[in-house]
Amino acid sequence: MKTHIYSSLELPHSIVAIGAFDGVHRGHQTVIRQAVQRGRKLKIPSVVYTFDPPPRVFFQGARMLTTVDEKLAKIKKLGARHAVVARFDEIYAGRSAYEFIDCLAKLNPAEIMVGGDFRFGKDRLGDIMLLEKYFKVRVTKPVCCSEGSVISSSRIRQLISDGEIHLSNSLLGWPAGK
Ligand SMILES: Cc1cc2nc3c(=O)[nH]c(=O)nc-3n(C[C@H](O)[C@H](O)[C@H](O)COP(=O)(O)O)c2cc1C
Ligand SMILES: Nc1ncnc2c1ncn2[C@@H]1O[C@H](COP(=O)(O)OP(=O)(O)OP(=O)(O)O)[C@@H](O)[C@H]1O
Repeated sequence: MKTHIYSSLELPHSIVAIGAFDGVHRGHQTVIRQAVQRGRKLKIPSVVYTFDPPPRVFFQGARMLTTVDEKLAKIKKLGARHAVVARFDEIYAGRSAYEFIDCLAKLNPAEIMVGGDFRFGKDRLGDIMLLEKYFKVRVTKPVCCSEGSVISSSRIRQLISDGEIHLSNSLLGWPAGK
């Protein structure tokens, strides 16, 4: 099924997964798949809400693992109905947590899927406890690699700069070139 891409979106109901999702690694895939599966079960459109560039790239100059087009192609493969790509710039980053909640409310989310460390809004002041005051939030358990440490885009960036390509690809969890 086609994934529709927007810079902003309003829906009568939705299941939303939120995150930078740089690399769309195995942890991200779990968060997004849960949204897609819940959406299919409840017959509600799934929405992946993401940012371009990833905030960590914008603020810290981190190496970007996937271009926005590569990220969207992966999100499409995971079966999301819609993707919202917010352009992450100085003005956007200055929006408060409450402004972001207003923006999410336009999607009328029945459920929101995030990982446990999700933060949002200016100076990262919004957290899951705040989000839960407004929406039903499902927190995905941390997805770990076989040695037991949590998979993250930062860890994959470090592995790539250390030349550990085999391990970084295994944490990304996509066949090479896909
Ligand atoms: C409206 C908005 C404003 C943000 N402002 C900041 C900020 O001032 N500083 C910062 O480090 N991150 C900021 N972020 C990025 C978040 O910390 C976080 O990276 C983003 O919500 C994606 O979550 P994730 O990193 O768990 O994928 C902002 C995010 C949003 C949605
Ligand atoms: N290993 C993981 N297991 C479960 N959820 C995860 C995992 N990694 C990230 N998430 C969740 O996926 C969403 C996107 O996360 P984000 O893009 O910040 O990933 P990250 O790998 O932690 O990135 P970075 O290392 O750059 O901070 C967030 O809701 C986050 O909490």
